[in-house]
Amino acid sequence: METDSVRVESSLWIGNKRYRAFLSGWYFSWTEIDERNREKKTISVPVSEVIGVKEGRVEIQPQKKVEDTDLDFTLFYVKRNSKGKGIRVPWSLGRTQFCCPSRGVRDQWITQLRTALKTHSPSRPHRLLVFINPFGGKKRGKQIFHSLVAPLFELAGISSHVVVTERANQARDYILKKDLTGFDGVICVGGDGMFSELLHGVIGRTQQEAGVSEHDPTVMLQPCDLHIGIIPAGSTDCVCFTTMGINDPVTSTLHIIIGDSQPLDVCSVHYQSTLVRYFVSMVGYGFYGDVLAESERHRWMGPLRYDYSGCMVYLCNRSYPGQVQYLPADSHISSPRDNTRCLSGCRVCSESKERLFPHFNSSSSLYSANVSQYSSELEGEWVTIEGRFKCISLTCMSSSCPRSPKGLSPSAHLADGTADLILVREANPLGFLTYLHRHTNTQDQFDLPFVEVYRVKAVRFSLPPGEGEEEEEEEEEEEEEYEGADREIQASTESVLEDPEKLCCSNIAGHSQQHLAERKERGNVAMSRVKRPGFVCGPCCTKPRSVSVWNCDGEILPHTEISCRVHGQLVRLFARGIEDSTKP
Ligand SMILES: CCCCCCCCCCCCC/C=C/[C@@H](O)[C@H](COP(=O)(O)O)NC(=O)CCCCC
Ligand SMILES: Nc1ncnc2c1ncn2[C@@H]1O[C@H](COP(=O)(O)OP(=O)(O)O)[C@@H](O)[C@H]1O
Ligand SMILES: [Ca+2]
Repeated sequence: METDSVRVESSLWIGNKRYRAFLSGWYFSWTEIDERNREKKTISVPVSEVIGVKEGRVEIQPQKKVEDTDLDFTLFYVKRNSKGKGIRVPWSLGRTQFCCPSRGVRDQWITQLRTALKTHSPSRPHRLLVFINPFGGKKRGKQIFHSLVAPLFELAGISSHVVVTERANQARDYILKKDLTGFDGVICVGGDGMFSELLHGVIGRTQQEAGVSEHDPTVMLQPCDLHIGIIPAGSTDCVCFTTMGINDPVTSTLHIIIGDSQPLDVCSVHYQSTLVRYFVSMVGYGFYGDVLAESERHRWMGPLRYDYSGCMVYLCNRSYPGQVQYLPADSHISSPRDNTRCLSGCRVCSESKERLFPHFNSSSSLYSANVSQYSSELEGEWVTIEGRFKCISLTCMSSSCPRSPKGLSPSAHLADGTADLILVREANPLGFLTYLHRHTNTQDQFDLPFVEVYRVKAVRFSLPPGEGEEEEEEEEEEEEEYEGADREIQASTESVLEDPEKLCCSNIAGHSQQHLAERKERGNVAMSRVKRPGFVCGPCCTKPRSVSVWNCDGEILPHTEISCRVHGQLVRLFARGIEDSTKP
């Protein structure tokens, strides 16, 4: 075996074929040598994509040694499958068993490969906190984790502390309150709702520790160091699909193991001077709000509830009046109609860092919070648009999912500090169907006369006078008036909780057991709002409605007149964006 500081080389055998193996710089390669000493095919694996090196001939599931000698070692690495459809192919675990000419050579290979792994892959996680939602999607979260994810973590030497959630918001509260010392990241096994819990936990905790107020929409939030990983086991799994290009638990696990790091824009939603929620994917009013409200009544259908509710809401053919104001982003940098796609290593996103963090001190890796407490990103002139809309959506990223592989805004960027505002004005049902259908094919959904799209940094929404939430301001005065109604609703809530079959729009429409329980927990004021005129309920209801609800990454917001602001690159995921498999 030859070794110097930059190169390790020796002959190795795979089965009965001889190979020349090299470890040089960032790559480990092996080239087949035929009987006449001619070089044949070479396989090359980046050291950063090596998952583990084990003594002997090791199988992965169950991880056991098969008959071997002390001349063998097994290399596990990321393997790109060629059978995938579309732009992204899934990753799987590659495994090659090598036989060495002597035990000494075998030990040297193992040592050199493990050292290279430490040197070239310093940001790998060692200890992870994992939250499993046992009820997400098709309720396969626990099985997915134990059969597909845990064996790979074990192989890579990652230890994990697993929490199977027993209630909504348990994961968020855990991250906000418990000691997280020693954890290199938090992982959710579930859908977009579960991801959102981790997002709120991680952002909230980071701001608490930095002493930053989350409620002030003008403040520069502290970027979060704790990485989030997503193992898809939900219904839409939009965040996973948009940041990976595929919903595949093994692919996600391998990205986590190798410590990939993808910055992500986050939008904060405020009502007056209070933070309501954060989102990364979509806040949608009108169609998307109505679909979510309707779908909550059909949770028992699993992921199919969205298809069913989508049809029902489409048939209702509603549109809503409102005023939208937005702060445009710099149109010289990018545009939602420039036909680009944000792929792994995206130039627009990487060039945005300097603009987003002008006070970032790269030598100390610190953000000087004192200097940049208020964001210069909110400078500029607001634009106002009024009208009736079928739907209004704001998305920080393309928001693609298996239902819509290009997403809500195909050219949106993951980490450029902007979001795309999509306004779909009142249209005839066929026109709106065309718009929706174009999400599922290659046609341009923005090339329709009733659709507008803007790249923005902030958005405000208000209702026409008379429909507004001025009623909400009077709420406290009216509270007494509603108390009677609240008692009535509370009684019906309790009966619904006992028997979900009773959940119908004439009771409290559009609210799952979980939402009902949460509302109950929050108190009567919020409950009374449910019965107000204008609240969206199921399509079986015949009352005309002029106010919809906001769907915020799969949660119904408790307010209508909201303002939103993009916080560029606020969190980091164990991901690398969508790999373009059409490139070699
Ligand atoms: C005629 C064909 C119509 C197809 C319409 C396709 C439009 C798809 C756009 C999808 C955007 C998805 C944005 C993400 C939303 C999720 O956060 C949210 C919650 O997901 P989960 O926690 O996994 O349940 N999902 C939705 O709100 C579903 C929207 C479905 C709209 C039809
Ligand atoms: N043990 C639990 N019981 C009830 N709800 C839960 C539990 N764990 C998480 N949740 C909540 O369930 C909601 C949906 O979960 P998610 O994993 O996104 O699945 P789906 O994609 O099917 O909606 C999330 O908003 C989350 O807060
Ligand atoms: Ca963005």
